[in-house]
Amino acid sequence: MAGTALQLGLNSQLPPFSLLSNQHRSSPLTTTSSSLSVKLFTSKRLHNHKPKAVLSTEKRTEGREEGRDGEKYDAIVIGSGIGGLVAATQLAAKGARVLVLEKYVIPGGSSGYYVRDGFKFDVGSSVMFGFSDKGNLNLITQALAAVGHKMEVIPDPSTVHFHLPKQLSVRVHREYDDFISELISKFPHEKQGILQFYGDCWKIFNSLNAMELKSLEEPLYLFGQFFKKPLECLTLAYYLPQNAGTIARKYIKDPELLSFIDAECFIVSTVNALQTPMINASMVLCDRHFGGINYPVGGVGGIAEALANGLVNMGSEMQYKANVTSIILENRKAVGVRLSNGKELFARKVISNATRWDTFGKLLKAEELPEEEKNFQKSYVKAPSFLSVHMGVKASVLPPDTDCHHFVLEDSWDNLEKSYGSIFLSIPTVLDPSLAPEGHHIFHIFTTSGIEDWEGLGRKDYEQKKETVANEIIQRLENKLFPGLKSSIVLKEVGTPKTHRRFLARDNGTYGPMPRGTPKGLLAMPFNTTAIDGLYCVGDSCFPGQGVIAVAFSGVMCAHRVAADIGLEKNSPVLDAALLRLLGWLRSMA
Ligand SMILES: NC(=O)c1ccc[n+]([C@@H]2O[C@H](COP(=O)([O-])OP(=O)(O)OC[C@H]3O[C@@H](n4cnc5c(N)ncnc54)[C@H](O)[C@@H]3O)[C@@H](O)[C@H]2O)c1
Ligand SMILES: CC(C)=CCC/C(C)=C/C=C/C(C)=C/C=C/C(C)=C/C=C/C=C(C)/C=C/C=C(C)/C=C/C=C(\C)CCC=C(C)C
Repeated sequence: MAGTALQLGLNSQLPPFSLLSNQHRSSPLTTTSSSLSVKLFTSKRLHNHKPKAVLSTEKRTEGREEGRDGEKYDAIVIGSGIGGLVAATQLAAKGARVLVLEKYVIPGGSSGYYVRDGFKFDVGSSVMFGFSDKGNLNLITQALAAVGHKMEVIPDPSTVHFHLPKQLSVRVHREYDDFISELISKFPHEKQGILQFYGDCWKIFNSLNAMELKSLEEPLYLFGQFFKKPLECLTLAYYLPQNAGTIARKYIKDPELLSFIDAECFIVSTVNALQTPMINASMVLCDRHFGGINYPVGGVGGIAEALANGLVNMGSEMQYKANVTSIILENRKAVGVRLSNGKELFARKVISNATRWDTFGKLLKAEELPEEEKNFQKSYVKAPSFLSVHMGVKASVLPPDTDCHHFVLEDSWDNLEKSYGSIFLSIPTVLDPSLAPEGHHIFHIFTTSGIEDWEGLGRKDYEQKKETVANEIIQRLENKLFPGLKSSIVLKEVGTPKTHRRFLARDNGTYGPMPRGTPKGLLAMPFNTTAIDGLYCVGDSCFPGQGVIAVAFSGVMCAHRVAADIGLEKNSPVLDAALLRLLGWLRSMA
C-alpha cells in the first residue's frame, strides 16, 4: 500500500523538510542547493566499490550524447521509488551515468519512511519479499549488492496471521511444512487439493528461481534462456496467461478454502485469486517460505537510502524536490524533461517511475495517447488507494507472541474486496523494537479506500471524516484482537487516498493497476519500452505489477533493455524489432 506520512503535510503549514525529525535532518543528507542536489555520505564499503562494466570504457562512451544543459546523462529517471532506484543503480553498475529526479525530499516513494516523536514509521511497504541470501529471486538483496551494500535483516517467523470469518485463524509460518500442516488441519478433507495447488506454485517458483532474471524484451537474453533452461521457460510460458483462482479450482472444491486462497491473493494484489496472475501468486506464496520474509533493521526506508547513496557513489546523481512536469519530445522521441521551476534536462533515454497513468496523462498530456496505452487502460484500472493509520501504542496492549503482520476480515467473505472491508495491520516493532521509544509499539493499519470518498469535502468535514473512519477501524481491531487498544494510543496519524496522491504523486493515490475483468494472467501487462522512442516506464504499472520485489524486477528488466539500447549490453536490432512485434501481438491477444 502507499504512503501515509505524509498527511502531516496536509495538516500543517510546515515546509516539507519539517516532515522529517531532527534525527533525520542530521542524517547524512547534505543539501547543497535549493533544488536539493544532494550529496550523500560515502561508506567505506561503497567507496571501494568498482562498478561492474559490461563492455570496455571505449565502448561505453562511444556515441554518448551530451545533454544541452552541460549535463552528460545516459538516462534520466523520473521518481525514486524502488522501481526507479533499481533501474538507476543497475544502469550505473553497468557503467551508465544516470540522474534521478525525485519530487519529494527523500527517496523511496511508497517504500519511504518518516519519523515522529521518536517513532519511525514505514510509509507503506512493510512485508519484504526477495530479501534473503539465497537463490536468484532475492532481488532486493541483489539490488543492494550491486551498489556494494548489504543490510542487516530480521527474519520474520510468520508472513501474516489471517483472522477470517467463522473464527478461521491461519498463521503463515516461515517453515512451509508448518504452514501446510496448519492449513490441512483446518481443511483435512482438502489435503490433496492443498498439496496440489501449492505444489503447482512451487513448480513455477523453482522455474523462476533457476533463471537469470533480465529483460524479457531483450531477444538475445530471452532466446538464450530458452536454450539454457528449456523446461523452466516452457513452464513459465505455460503459466504466463493463467490465474491462481482457476488453478485452485482444478484441485479444491471447498468454498471456504477457495475464499482463503482469495485472501492469500488479495493481500498482495488487492483482487481475488481468479484475477491474480498465477506467476505472481506463486512468487509470493513460495518466496515467503524459501527465502522468508525479512525486515531490514532500522526500517524499510533504509533500502531506498542505501540505493540512493550507492548511486551517488558510482558517479551518478540524485536530485530531490525536483518535480518533473513534462517529458520533452523531439520528433516523437523523448529527449529530456522539464521541471516545475522551468529547468530543462536532457539525456539519451528517459525512464518514468511515475505510474503509466501519470506518465501519459500528465507528463505527456499534450500528446495523443498511444494505442498501446489505450489497450493497457482497457485491460487495467487504477486499484483503489488506502486509508492508513500510523499509531504509537503502549506495549502493554500486545498479547504475548503477537505476530508482526495481521489480516482481519471479520464477518463475511463478501466484504473481502469492499472498501474498508478488511484490515491490514503491521507491527514492525515486534521485530525491530528500535523503531519506537521503549515500552511502545508501532501499529501501521491500512484498509482499501477510494479517492471518491474523500473529494469535495471542506477542510473541517475532511478532518472529521478521517477521525470517524479511523476510529471505526481501530474499534474493530480492539474488538477482534487488542482489548484496550484505543486507550493505549499515544500518537495517531491518519492518511487518506488524497494524502497518497499528494505525497507519492500517484494518480488518485492508486495502489497500482488492477485488471478490469478476468485477465489472461500476466499476458496483457506492458513491459518497459513504450510507444514513444527513448521513453521507458518502470514500477508497478509495468510487468509484473505491484509489490516491492515486483517493481525491483521491473527495474532490473528496464535497466537491461536501456543498457542494450545505449550499447552497454549486447543487442540485435533485427531481433529486437521482431520480438517487440511478437510481444505486442501477444498482449493484444489478452
Ligand atoms: N510490501 C508492502 O508491504 C507494500 C506496501 C506498499 C507499497 N508497496 C509497493 O511499492 C510499489 C511502488 O513502487 P514504485 O517503484 O512503482 O513507485 P513509488 O510510487 O513507490 O515511487 C514513485 C516515486 O516517483 C516520484 N514521482 C512521481 N512522479 C514524479 C514526478 N513527476 N517528478 C518527480 N518525481 C516523481 C514519487 O514522489 C515517488 O517517490 C507498489 O507496487 C506497492 O505494491 C508494497
Ligand atoms: C516473454 C514470453 C512471452 C514468454 C517467455 C516465458 C518466460 C521465460 C517467462 C518468464 C517470466 C518471468 C521471469 C517472470 C517473473 C516474474 C516475477 C519475478 C514476478 C514477481 C512478482 C512479485 C509480486 C507480485 C509481489 C507482490 C508483493 C506484494 C504486492 C506485497 C504486498 C504486501 C502487502 C500489501 C503487505 C500485506 C500486509 C499485511 C498483511 C499487514
